[in-house]
Amino acid sequence: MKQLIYLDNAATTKTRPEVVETMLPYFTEFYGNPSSVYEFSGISKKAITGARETIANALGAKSNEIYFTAGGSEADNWALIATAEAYETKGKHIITSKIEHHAVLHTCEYLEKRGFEVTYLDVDENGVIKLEELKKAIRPDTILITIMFANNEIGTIEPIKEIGQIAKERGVLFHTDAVQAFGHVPINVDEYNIDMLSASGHKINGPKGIGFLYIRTGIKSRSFVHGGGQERKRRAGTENVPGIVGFGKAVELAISEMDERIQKETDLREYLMNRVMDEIPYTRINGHRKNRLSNNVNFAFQFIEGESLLIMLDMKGICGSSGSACTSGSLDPSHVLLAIGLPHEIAHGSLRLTLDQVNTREEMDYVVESMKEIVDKLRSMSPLYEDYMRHQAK
Ligand SMILES: Cc1ncc(COP(=O)(O)O)c(C=O)c1O
Ligand code: FES
Repeated sequence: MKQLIYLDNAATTKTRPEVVETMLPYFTEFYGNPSSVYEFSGISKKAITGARETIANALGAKSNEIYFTAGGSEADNWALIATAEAYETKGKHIITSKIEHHAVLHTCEYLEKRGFEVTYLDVDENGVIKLEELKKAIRPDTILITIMFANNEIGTIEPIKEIGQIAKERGVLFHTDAVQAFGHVPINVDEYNIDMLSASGHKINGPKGIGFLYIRTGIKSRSFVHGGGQERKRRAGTENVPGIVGFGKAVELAISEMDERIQKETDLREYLMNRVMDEIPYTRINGHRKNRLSNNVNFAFQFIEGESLLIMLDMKGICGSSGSACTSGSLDPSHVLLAIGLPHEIAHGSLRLTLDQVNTREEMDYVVESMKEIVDKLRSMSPLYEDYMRHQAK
């Protein structure tokens, strides 16, 4: 295969060899069903307990507050639907933001069809929700605030501590989709007053198809997947033992390396951003300039199409994204970029590059040189650019 510079770590990450190694015996040797009674299956059960503890510790939570799911989407669906059902006698109003992942937005739409009312908060030009608007939106029948920890497209980190404080003062439950943030930034559920939190293994160099929902003790929730008594009767289904073990290992690594990784990624990110902003004209940065995930870069190049840019980058072995994984391939501009106020044509010219600590400066240099060449080429073919230049020359 040609060279590969993988800069789409918000879509998914490489499973680390240490993680795979930890998982392997749970396929080949210790394959017992954790619910069985014999000693052999106890090995699987013990492995799950260990991973649960590692994850709980990473959040400052208790082990019995972590419920494994088949990923971030399931955790989001569960948090919203089960809370809505469990608290509908109190009220039928939910607050979220316009820039959530579709796992939250589409679940909100589903609940609207079932008689719930949802307020979608605006964000500012950096993608940050406005706390005053949040306060105004809370009503006596509001049962849940669900705001993502960090945005998957533009990397902006939301004021989670403040949101948690507001939710607590007003007696409303607070769920956060931390799929992009967990393992990347420090999170403590008590300090931030988080009642429920979703996370996913494959965004932190763990396996795909495994995630969890944290549910604070005392919160009413319903079983989301009905069947056997796994996950303390709240989520039926034989546990994905290798996945859980791998997730636990990925969390252990992410937590122990967090400071170092944030530093490495931030250095690379700033280097890449600065070079691009200095060397490619008519470009802007989407998302908060500083208060963003250490590995997220999102550019808008005027006069060009993000999709064409992606295809040409791919020909040079560079993997990026023009929105979130599932919307690229669609012609609609991203709802996140529209929500931060970008006009359609500029939203279409956006490119997301999400790094990993293993990337290097040399790779960033290659990416910048490739981007310069491609953006030049695409602009030279763009009627919009031609028009603009003609006007400038007048
Ligand atoms: C913010 C956010 N929420 C939820 C998800 C869904 O997670 P999963 O792919 O594990 O279902 C993603 C992944 O794209 C995400 O970025
Ligand atoms: S589900 Fe990911 S963008 Fe639609």
